Amino acid sequence: MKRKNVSKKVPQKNIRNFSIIAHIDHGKSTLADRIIQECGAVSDRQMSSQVMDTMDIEKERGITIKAQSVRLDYIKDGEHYILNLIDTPGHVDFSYEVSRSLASCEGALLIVDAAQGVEAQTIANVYIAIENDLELIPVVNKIDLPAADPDRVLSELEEAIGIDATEHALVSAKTGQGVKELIDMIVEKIPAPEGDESAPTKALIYDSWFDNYLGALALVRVFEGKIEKGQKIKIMGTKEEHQVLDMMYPNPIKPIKTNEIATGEVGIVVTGLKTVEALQVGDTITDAKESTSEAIGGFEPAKPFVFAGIYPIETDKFEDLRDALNKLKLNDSSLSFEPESSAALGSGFRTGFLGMLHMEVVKERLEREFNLELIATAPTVVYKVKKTDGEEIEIQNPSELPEPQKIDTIYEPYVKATILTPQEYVGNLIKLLNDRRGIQVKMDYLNETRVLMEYDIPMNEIVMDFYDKLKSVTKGYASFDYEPVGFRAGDLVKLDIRVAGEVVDSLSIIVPQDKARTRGLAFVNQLKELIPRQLFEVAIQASIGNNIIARSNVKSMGKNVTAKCYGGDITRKRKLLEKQKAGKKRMKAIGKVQVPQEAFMAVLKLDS
Ligand SMILES: Nc1nc2c(ncn2[C@@H]2O[C@H](COP(=O)(O)OP(=O)(O)OP(=O)(O)O)[C@@H](O)[C@H]2O)c(=O)[nH]1
Repeated sequence: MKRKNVSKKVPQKNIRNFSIIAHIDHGKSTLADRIIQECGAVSDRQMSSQVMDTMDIEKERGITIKAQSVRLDYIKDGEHYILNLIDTPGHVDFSYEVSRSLASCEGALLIVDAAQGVEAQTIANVYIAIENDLELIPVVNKIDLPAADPDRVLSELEEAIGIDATEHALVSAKTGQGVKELIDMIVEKIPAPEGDESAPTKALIYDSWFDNYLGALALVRVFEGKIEKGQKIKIMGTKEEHQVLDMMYPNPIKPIKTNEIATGEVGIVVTGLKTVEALQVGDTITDAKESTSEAIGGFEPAKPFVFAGIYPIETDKFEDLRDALNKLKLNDSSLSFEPESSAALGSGFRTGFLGMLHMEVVKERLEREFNLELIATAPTVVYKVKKTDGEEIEIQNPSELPEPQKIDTIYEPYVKATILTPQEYVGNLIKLLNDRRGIQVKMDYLNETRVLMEYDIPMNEIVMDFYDKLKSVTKGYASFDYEPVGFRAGDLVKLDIRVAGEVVDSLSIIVPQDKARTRGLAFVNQLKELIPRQLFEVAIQASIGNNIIARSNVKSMGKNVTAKCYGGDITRKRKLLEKQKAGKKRMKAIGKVQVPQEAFMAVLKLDS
């Protein structure tokens, strides 16, 4: 019944653009599904669980990587409304995309789990929503749970964030309780878009992706004027001009074609371009002839924060790796890569990522979708170096660091970390944060049992297994989020690792001067465990310049591994050889020494 209204135009005053913001697992996808269902955009049969998450990897990991949106029809008191539910990525790596999605809305549902209460990501997202002047509707979800305590959650919202939670919704996305009332509240409370319909086109690209049939697509929110089929548009950041081949409204089942996207609306623009690079998130679309005077603020081209070397295990797969990276780049303008060669690992690519999760996802896709076997070096942040001759350079690979005597100052990126924890773990957390060079900015009790901590901390300390450590010292109860806050000077040195006397360039790391010795020792001890015994003794050393600061040995194996089978059982012998072969798969020969993939990541597991 309700479906027949789909894609019908409504006046601007009947449009509502909103997002859902929540800490991970507080029920964002489940609630989105419920709202979609309540609006009748999908039948129960079509309602596969979580229609909003599309990519396989997302489903497996249960996270939303690419923002999706849906346009829904809703009738209230005989009036036809269009609700555009704008999905936001749920991970800090994608915080810029979150900010652009929120910039496309007038309001947001702030979901908090009724049993768990406010968490770190809730707070971080609310700050972005407030910066974008959004009308927030506090929504306490999972009220069906026996442990639900909505009053406590509402008072935490007022305490932690200082928002007025008097008007709020209590829902269960699982049972559907309260969802209809919530949709009515969206219509009543969230303002309609305001924008001059007769002004020149002004639209924000808040997501873009590549479709094999249609080419590059941009998901846009029109702020002024309209976009029409056939229109010649200009992308203000790149100044490129393109033609609009087609347009669609996003729909959970199948996009719906339209000839125009009007002021206040959200839609998909088809350009036929071969890559998404020209349609960067945050850029503004206007008319090629009659341009708007000012672009929508806040555009920042995607900027990688974390770099790692990615190398094929088989050296002849270098070109395959390049092709695969190029293919991923079609859909991911935040991915950057440049060829690099390492004495130890051969030819590969220095690859830039938005964060650790982005890196894992890219590596997994390269291996899974392109059948490549890869070695990745430990991730590193970007350093800025002021040299003694006054030149300033950026370092994306520790091995590029100039000699110590040529360095005036090294600057490293810091983040503001927000942590929410039950108070019994505060002691453990303070120790962990101090070990990681954190500087306390704030520590507030939200109530008798929970504490909000804010620290400035070098980003380098976070890419090193920080999240796992945080979870382990708080038995999984603390939540954590972060945002970059710029560069600060650090007392840092480059630590080199020598295997059998040779510096292995791809194992070099940058560490704080006063921790170089303990980290060096921990690193060589780890490597000693990871590098299998060879036919000869192998020395593993850590050094700063020519100064050896730690050393360990991998003892020689002396004899062939099959020798212990006493030549008796042939199948057993073969099995052992096969096992050995499989074990070798992920090895890289450094000189005469076989080094496994784990060694290149070992640095991530160093204590202190
Ligand atoms: N009991 C109960 N469980 C719920 C409710 N809403 C969601 N859940 C469950 O909570 C878990 C997390 O829900 P999701 O919708 O995946 O959470 P999310 O916030 O989208 O998570 P991410 O997409 O991973 O950020 C799932 O197991 C849901 O089934 C609810 O109202 N009641």
